[in-house]
Amino acid sequence: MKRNISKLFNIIREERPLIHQITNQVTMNDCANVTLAVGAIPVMASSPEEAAEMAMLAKALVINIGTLRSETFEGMIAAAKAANKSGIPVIVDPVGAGATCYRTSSAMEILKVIRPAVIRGNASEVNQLIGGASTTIGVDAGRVPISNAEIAKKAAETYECITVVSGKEDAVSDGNRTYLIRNGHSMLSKITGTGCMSSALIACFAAVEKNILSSAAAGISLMGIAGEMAAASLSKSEGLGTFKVRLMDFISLMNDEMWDKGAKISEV
Ligand SMILES: Nc1ncnc2c1ncn2[C@@H]1O[C@H](COP(=O)(O)OP(=O)(O)OP(=O)(O)O)[C@@H](O)[C@H]1O
Ligand SMILES: Cc1ncsc1CCO
Ligand SMILES: [Mg+2]
Repeated sequence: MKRNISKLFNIIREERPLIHQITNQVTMNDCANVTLAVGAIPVMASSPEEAAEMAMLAKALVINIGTLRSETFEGMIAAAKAANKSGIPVIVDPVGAGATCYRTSSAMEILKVIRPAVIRGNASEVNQLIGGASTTIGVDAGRVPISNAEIAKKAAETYECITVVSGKEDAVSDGNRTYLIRNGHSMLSKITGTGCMSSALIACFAAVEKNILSSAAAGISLMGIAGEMAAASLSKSEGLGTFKVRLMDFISLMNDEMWDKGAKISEV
């Protein structure tokens, strides 16, 4: 797994894949910048008039329901159907699933009518998708009685796709194999959108690597390792603002060697 991933940093920067993202208004700019930082090219296009056409130009598609509206939902379905037809991987981020009926039912509807390559969410969002209780607090993870690894495995089986459950420890599963990634820093949960950005990073790797289990592990571990490095770089007078800038710095500076040294991945 590790050898498979470290080579991908150069490949993204050589191939510069286009990543189509239909995402939320809170973190859209950060998702675009993180895509550029890892070496890919972002485009945000949510209108039903152009979403399918744009998806077919891209090498991966992100669908993120963070600030969903009905028109955007239409664009998402059109884009994802086009992507499915053309073999373009679709990464679904079910932001806030479990908080409101609209979010839960929209996420379920998306997963019913399209085939995702990856689902990436926090524990209570993904737990909701496999029939667990509604414990999501707005867009933040609420308490869940089972481990991230169990949630990821069950969701991967249910939806027949790779699933990433993020949190203190991230779990990545294809239903058969489940990996735990013990990277990250608590500051990552104190700035908004590190989950959304992780989903964008996963799309960048999925655009160049057909082994989606590796792509998903690559994207989520990159966020964790960059978060650790950003936190370690802070002086006493620097806080969350500087952390966010440094996070972007370390994502853009990350290479195969740094990743190899930092990644803490083990099979469950
Ligand atoms: N307590 C923690 N310790 C270490 N890393 C963490 C912790 N909580 C979250 N992370 C990391 O933060 C990143 C985002 O995960 P999180 O589960 O918070 O996503 P999310 O809830 O979808 O975020 P958002 O909705 O704000 O985008 C991941 O890289 C994860 O590993
Ligand atoms: C805070 C927030 N609200 C809707 S989307 C979003 C960004 C993190 O998911
Ligand atoms: Mg989220």
